[in-house]
Amino acid sequence: MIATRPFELDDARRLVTAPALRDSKYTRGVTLLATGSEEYPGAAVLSCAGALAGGAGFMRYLGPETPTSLVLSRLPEVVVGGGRADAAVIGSGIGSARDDARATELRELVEMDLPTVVDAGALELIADTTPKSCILTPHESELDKLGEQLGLGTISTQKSGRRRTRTVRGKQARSVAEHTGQIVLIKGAATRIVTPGAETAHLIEAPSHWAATAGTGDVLAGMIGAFLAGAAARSSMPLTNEEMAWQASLGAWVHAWAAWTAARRASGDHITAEEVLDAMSHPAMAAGFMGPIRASDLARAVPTVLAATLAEA
Ligand SMILES: NC(=O)C1=CN([C@@H]2O[C@H](COP(=O)(O)OP(=O)(O)OC[C@H]3O[C@@H](n4cnc5c(N)ncnc54)[C@H](O)[C@@H]3O)[C@@H](O)[C@H]2O)[C@@H](O)CC1
Ligand SMILES: Nc1ncnc2c1ncn2[C@@H]1O[C@H](COP(=O)(O)OP(=O)(O)O)[C@@H](O)[C@H]1O
Repeated sequence: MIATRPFELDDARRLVTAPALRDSKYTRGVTLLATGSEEYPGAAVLSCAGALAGGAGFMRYLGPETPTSLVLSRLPEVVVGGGRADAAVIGSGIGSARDDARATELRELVEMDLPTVVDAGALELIADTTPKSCILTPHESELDKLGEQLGLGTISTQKSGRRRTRTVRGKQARSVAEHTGQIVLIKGAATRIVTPGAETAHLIEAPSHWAATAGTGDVLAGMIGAFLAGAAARSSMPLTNEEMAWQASLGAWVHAWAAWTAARRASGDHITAEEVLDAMSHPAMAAGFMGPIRASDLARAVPTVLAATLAEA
């Protein structure tokens, strides 16, 4: 079993920042998103919505025609085209990055000293590039595929119990992190963030399971990108692996509570930031009527979670 440390409200309070008097859209961080495709244009909107909800100062979107016009029509705050950035998000809504028209840019981003969230179809670039400053965000099936591509083998969890499966996944994420030298965030009801060289992984146990719906991973990738861009823009030095892992963990924690908040709202209740703070302070008691959510509901609930976190920071 790999050692884990739960990520908690106090950790989030230490990391979440509000804009200050001298801030501008640029000092709050520029996030570049190369996500979505003709096949999955919706994922472009969801990843941009995640970045916006996370408080991105400035967002650039790089992609083909259909997702570009969808992003512009849904989120006019996003600026179209590449350019200077403090962090990037690549791969969400891309089937295969190798076959994508952006393949060269995507490879460059993976190998650049720029904090980059590598999701979905971009994970296949890891085995044949020299990745640098990346946070890999696979779900279980993508972690299996990545392990196989890296020659680390696959694992069969078909006959394993839940706890055993978690242990095996943790070990598998650890071996990918050590092999690649990159941070691995393995998604699920329990999300773990494994940093190469660090003994302890961060653990986020979701307070509800309503996030298990299509597109929520795209929202997560965009939000972590915005958090990374903010942290990088605030720092005079390149972010360390440890600092990047904290931002990834913050993203997973905010995401899990945003799903909870959105599911509570689905009951018809108006949930205030104060009530969200109450639930986050006593997670074991977080209950109430809940109902199904869409990924975009989750993104819309993110600012409330951030406001609740900032309340007593
Ligand atoms: N609205 C959109 O445009 C959406 C686009 N999406 C994009 O669709 C592409 C394909 O995503 P998939 O994740 O379905 O593709 P995969 O090709 O990774 O999934 C293939 C198989 O993996 C297994 N699997 C999928 N999710 C899993 C999970 N969370 N845990 C364990 N096993 C799992 C299932 O058996 C599935 O049939 C990605 O680029 C993704 O970003 C999805 O995010 C859904 C929403
Ligand atoms: N049972 C669950 N309970 C809580 N959260 C879950 C559960 N299943 C999935 N999630 C979360 O939902 C998101 C799903 O992401 P992903 O699998 O990439 O889906 P998609 O590709 O459709 O966006 C992740 O953040 C994951 O942690």
